[in-house]
Amino acid sequence: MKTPGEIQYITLRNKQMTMYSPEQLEFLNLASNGHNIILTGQGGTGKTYAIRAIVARLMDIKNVAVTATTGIAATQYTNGQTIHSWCGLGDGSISGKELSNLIPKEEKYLKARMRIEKCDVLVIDECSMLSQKMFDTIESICRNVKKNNAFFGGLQLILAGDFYHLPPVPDQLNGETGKFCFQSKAFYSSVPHHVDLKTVFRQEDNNLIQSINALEKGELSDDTAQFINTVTKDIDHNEETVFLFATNYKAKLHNHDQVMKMEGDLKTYKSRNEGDAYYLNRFQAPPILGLKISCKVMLVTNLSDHLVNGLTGRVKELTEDHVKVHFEMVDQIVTIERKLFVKFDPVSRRALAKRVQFPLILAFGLTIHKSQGMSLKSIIIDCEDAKIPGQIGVALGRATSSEQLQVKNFKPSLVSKHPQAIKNFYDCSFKPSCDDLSCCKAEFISRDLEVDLFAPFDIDNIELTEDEDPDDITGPENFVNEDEPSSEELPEFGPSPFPEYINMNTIVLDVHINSYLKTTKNFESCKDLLLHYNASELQEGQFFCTSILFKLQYLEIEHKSSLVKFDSVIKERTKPSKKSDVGRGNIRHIGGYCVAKLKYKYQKKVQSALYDTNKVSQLENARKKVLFLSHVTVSYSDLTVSSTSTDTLKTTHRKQNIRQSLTNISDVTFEFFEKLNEAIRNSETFSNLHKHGEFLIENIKSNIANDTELRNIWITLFENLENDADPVIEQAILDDLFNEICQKFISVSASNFRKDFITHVKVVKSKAHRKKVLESKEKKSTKKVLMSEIKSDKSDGKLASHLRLKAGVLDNNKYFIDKVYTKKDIQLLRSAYEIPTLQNIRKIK
Ligand SMILES: Nc1ncnc2c1ncn2[C@@H]1O[C@H](COP(=O)(O)OP(=O)(O)OP(=O)(O)O)[C@@H](O)[C@H]1O
Repeated sequence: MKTPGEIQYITLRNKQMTMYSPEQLEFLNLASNGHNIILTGQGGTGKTYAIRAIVARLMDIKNVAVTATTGIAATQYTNGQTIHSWCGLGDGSISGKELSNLIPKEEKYLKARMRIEKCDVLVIDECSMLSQKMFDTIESICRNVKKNNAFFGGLQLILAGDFYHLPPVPDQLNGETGKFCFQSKAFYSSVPHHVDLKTVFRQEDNNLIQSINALEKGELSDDTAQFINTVTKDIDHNEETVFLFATNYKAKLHNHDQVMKMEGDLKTYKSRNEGDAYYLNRFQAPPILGLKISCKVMLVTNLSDHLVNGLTGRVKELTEDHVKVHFEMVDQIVTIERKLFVKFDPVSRRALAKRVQFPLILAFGLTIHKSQGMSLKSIIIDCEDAKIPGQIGVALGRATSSEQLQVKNFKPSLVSKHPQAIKNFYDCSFKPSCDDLSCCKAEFISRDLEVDLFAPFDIDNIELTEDEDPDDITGPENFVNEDEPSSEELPEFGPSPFPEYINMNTIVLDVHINSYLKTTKNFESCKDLLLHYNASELQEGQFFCTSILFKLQYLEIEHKSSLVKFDSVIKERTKPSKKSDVGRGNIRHIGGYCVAKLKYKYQKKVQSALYDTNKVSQLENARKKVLFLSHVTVSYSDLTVSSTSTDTLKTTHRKQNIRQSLTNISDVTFEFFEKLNEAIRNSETFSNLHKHGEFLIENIKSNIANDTELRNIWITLFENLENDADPVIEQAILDDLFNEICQKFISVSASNFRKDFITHVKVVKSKAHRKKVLESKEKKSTKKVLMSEIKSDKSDGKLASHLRLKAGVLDNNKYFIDKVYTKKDIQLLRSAYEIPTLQNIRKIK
């Protein structure tokens, strides 16, 4: 196996060489001379080791704060804490911009203020997860507290991490775009020096080291693929073995199965919840926690500087009010009580969701995100769904040797490249160091740098974004009708089902959604809508939830469209004669969207049924459905190689976010959706609408449900799926999924059909109206001037005022056709306006 040129793989421990690698020494020299510096290097190159060394060296002469972006990374240092708590960033209820003004002044931030004031050196480890916004926030807080106009208020900044590791998490609510810290305008002025460590210490096996390096960078050589092959066989797992997964969903399932297998009584703890389900789903603390004595658990919040998020331990005692856990790393038995978790909206400063639960999760299996920074003696890595660039490399980098390492479900297509920005960072030339430290003392000048500082997100919530709701990504647009883009999925066509099943009084919520909802205009329109549905009056100060408001508005549109009578003038909906790639791409995208949406729904069902003894069969059923739906999805990179209609992938690719393949389906599944679309399209006609009226969509749904040919095509998609389901149960599951997927697809299609129809009706109506207006205008203009009036008009300006009439007379025919003037009248007018007759013209010629 070749060794890449830029890395010197020296196994120092074996050869008993010097204590530090040359790059570690370079770093130590620069840092001890007071320079601001960023230390990078692949996992195991000794970044943490070097940081510990510099902290030990500087501590006697300076005040050093050691922080990290995650709790578990912070535990690697004596007195380490998260950067989040070090600078008082709190619970996210206040935006970063405000905090940078509040922390220097307000009493409640006294501790954070004192920490910053006395700090000379700030160390931030795992800086790949430090976002640009977070970096700017901390910079401005330090500058404001220290009342020093140098970047970071003049303190020495030491960053450590590897940008080929996991990136910052985007968080829409906090305006967090997920950009890296080096993308901040203040970065290169604040951190002018860079040292990249090349010597790997954690592992001694060169093949493993090279594979980690390549996979972290998103590269896959033959050697790496060969190495992965050698670690696919089963290892003997023991108590120490940790299972790593790419998604929360898989980690949770594994943990559930493991604890259920353990001996002893299961104790379940239900959480108390309040607020928006979307945010409740995003809490780390689970809705139901199932524990047994001796099971492995992990803390999901910081309880103190030592008891931090990510710390693992074993359960020692379970009572109604507390759980006792032995945390091996700090060798402490801790009594843990329930804790309140809150998700704030930093703009309105209101709590969006609250959960009371023990701050623990099971830890037989972890997500790769949670494992970042760990050294593990025995690991089994499940690569399924590991689509984030570098993710498999990070997982592999946890292994200390290849003996106790097993890699499952690895596919070359999972190895993907990092964004170009990272390469640019590593290619960038940093400043040379100056003895007088002038290189590190840049002054903060431009106010432009202080852009939009939002509240930071809790980086320990990082995994949440992996199990995304397909609605978080771009939803279905421009479906079926290739000419008319549409953006929203409307409720089912037909009469409003709304008043029957929802008590209107319950939907008038005292919720601030956005400022528009508070306007008088909106208030009045809501009132009208309520009156339309005979619901109670809206009280002053109450506001509609956006979704309800929009639903009512859609229903209103439907109501209006249902009043439009079908008319022979309305032509049939146009059908594209030959399907374009864009049109087919749309069908593929919507098909994939429906699959992803359903998969997400059942993943949530699985998670809510875990540890609930009353929901055992529901859990099994939902698990199977997720498995079946996963079978028809394929990653984008796989499809680009294997698909026979690659042009149809473009639409999905364009509409997805960076986490590709969430909504990509196999070619055979796409064929099924094309057939389904064809069947729907044949029935979704304006004449059928005339025939079935509001029951059209219901009619289509029942026709499709009875379409055995289509159902059989769906079932054949799963022929080669290995699963342990009983054939009868399997048939029932596939039937259920067929019905649900078709219903979803029809709903999306119907919304476009409705829009087509409404647009068409509008066009027809406006054309008819326009015609009428034109006709009446013409009649008015021609009949306005009577012959008798012209004759009696003796004024001088007669010709000027009759210009239009003169023009009309010149265009002779029109006046005969409309019979406004007789032949005699025209002759008279011609002579009055001195227009020669045709005969005269010929004579003159
Ligand atoms: N100069 C050194 N001499 C001996 N051992 C070292 C040296 N540097 C690092 N190590 C050892 O190598 C292992 C990995 O080091 P460390 O955890 O600091 O790497 P890292 O770059 O921080 O890894 P990660 O990115 O995965 O967090 C540790 O066991 C550490 O003690």
